[in-house]
Amino acid sequence: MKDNEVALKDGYEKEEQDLPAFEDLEGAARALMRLQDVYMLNVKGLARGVFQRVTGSAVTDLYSPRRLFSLTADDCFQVGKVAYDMGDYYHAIPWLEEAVSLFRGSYGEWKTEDEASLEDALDHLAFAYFQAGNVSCALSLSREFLLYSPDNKRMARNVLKYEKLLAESPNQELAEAVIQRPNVPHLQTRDTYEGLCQTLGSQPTHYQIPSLYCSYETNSSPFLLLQPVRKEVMHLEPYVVLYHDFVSDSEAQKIRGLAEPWLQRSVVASGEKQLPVEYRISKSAWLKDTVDPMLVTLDHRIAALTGLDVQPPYAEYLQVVNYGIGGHYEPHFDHATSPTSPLYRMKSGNRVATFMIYLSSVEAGGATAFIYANFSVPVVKNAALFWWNLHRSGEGDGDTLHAGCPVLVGDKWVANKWIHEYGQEFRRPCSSSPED
Ligand SMILES: O=C(O)CCC(=O)C(=O)O
Ligand SMILES: [Fe+2]
Repeated sequence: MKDNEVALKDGYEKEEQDLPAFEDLEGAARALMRLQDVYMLNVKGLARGVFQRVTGSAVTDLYSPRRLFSLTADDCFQVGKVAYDMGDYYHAIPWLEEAVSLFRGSYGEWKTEDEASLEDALDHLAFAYFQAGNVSCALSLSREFLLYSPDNKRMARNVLKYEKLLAESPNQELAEAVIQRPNVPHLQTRDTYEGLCQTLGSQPTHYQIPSLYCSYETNSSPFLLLQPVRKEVMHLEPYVVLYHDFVSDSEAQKIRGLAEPWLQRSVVASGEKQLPVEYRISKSAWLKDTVDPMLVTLDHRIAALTGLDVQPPYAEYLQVVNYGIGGHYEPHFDHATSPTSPLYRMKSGNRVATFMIYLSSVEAGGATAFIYANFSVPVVKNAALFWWNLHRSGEGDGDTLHAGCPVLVGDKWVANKWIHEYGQEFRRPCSSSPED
């Protein structure tokens, strides 16, 4: 190779590490399909940057952007292709339909960044329809393909095959393909979860249930006497409260800044290991108190408000989490449900409580949903959400199943302080009653 070629190759290889790889394309495609499913979005709208929930004939605007950002035909093709390659024709069909429709509209124009063409989109869509049992759609798309590439023998054979199939069983002509959403067994919890993500605020209001009230909380702590925290009781069993303005804008910004250089793909406990999984998509970092004195102040504030000991090893370091568009955390428990969980490595028992601070607002989506308790909390910037994960007996409270809904628009940041059982013996006395 000539010197300049070697230099070009070396330069490219250096740059390549920072360029999106296939994993990034696949992740982005999955994120769009997740948003489509959880928020019941119509693909045509989504591709135009419009976020509309479609149920039957009713259309609801979930978010109205000030500027529209549209996906190109090639973008839609790439999303559809990710689904197609997984054998997921449920998602492949609407995305490839959109790709075909956009490619048809701009036929003859050639964009240098396009990898695919109308022919590619027709080819994939025809096969996806065939796989889904809709032979007549497969046939008409294949015929359209042949108009552009009349010499394609494979497609000519497909056309003959589809014609034969339709002649043998003409009922196919009317067959409406009803394909099930893949990879998700139909679960009541999923319906509830998605419903809670879509219709924030559908829970009873404080006016309807008097035991859900707002107050100024000092918890009899001298720290809070002069500056009580506004507390909003969200739910009683499990007990979930929201503390408004728990941090200031500048504190939230500072915590995000401290964590940013250390962010990595989030993992979850799986047996004795920690693994990245599809059901938790975010980046996170652990911040020790020694990183900045402000974190010590924050611990004091959490201790004053909850009355709990949050010094290590009675609580974990602060976990800062960042969700991008489509980022989420599907229904889970914060406490360990298996005795081999890595959580027990701290030798301070299970996670008795969660103290989660919202370090940002989010433009749409991203609520925290409590599935069995059937309510969701919107992202309230600077507020902190607190709940007990364990009963006083030490048993896990199965009603705390909760989730972080996918972010539809914007960037969501939270910080978790997980407080453990040990060290709290005189602060939250135990009880043998399973209800407490
Ligand atoms: O992001 C949320 O709203 C919930 C996060 C959560 O449950 C967790 O990090 O364990
Ligand atoms: Fe959680």
